[in-house]
Amino acid sequence: MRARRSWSKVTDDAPTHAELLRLVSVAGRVADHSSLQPWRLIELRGTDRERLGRAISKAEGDKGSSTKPLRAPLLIAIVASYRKSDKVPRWEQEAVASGVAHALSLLLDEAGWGVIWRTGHYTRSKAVAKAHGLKKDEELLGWLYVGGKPPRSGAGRRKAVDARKLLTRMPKPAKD
Ligand SMILES: Cc1cc2nc3c(=O)[nH]c(=O)nc-3n(C[C@H](O)[C@H](O)[C@H](O)COP(=O)(O)O)c2cc1C
Repeated sequence: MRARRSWSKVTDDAPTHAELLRLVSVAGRVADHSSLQPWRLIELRGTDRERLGRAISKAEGDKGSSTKPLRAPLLIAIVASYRKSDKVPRWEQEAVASGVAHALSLLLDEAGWGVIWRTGHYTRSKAVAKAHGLKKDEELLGWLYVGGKPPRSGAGRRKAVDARKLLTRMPKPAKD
């Protein structure tokens, strides 16, 4: 976990569908209030990425096809699939979907793949939702861009985590 980093440039190698299935079955073990499984993933490879490129361009009011999705051989769209629940509000369900994505990116990194979670203004646009076949009560959380880790790539600059600043106690109660 300490060694994990985002890989904005990756090679054309990608995990197989079978390898992904194994990792997704592990990532899906995150804590999940009421076990609603309020998420699903969509695997984009090859020309799927061009279809996404066209949807991104449409969302941005441009003609043609954005080349952004071509930056990795495999994109994994993260979908929050909200379930009906009196007990578990949408924000909790979104937290579960986000947890799955973080867990999967860690598992992929550990398995030797380069990963970066990417989003954009177009992430929740109609054109992009349509391209992914999203249903009512589904929202995208972005994509994990996955590929091979390029050789001789530097360690990357990372901001240290100041745990003393980030882990604190409640404020003292006000005296009345
Ligand atoms: C929800 C989410 C959305 C992100 N969207 C983008 C993005 O659109 N473009 C990008 O370059 N990085 C994106 N990132 C990756 C962050 O930029 C990256 O994690 C951050 O720079 C820290 O770098 P590190 O992961 O190497 O520690 C996103 C990360 C998350 C969790």
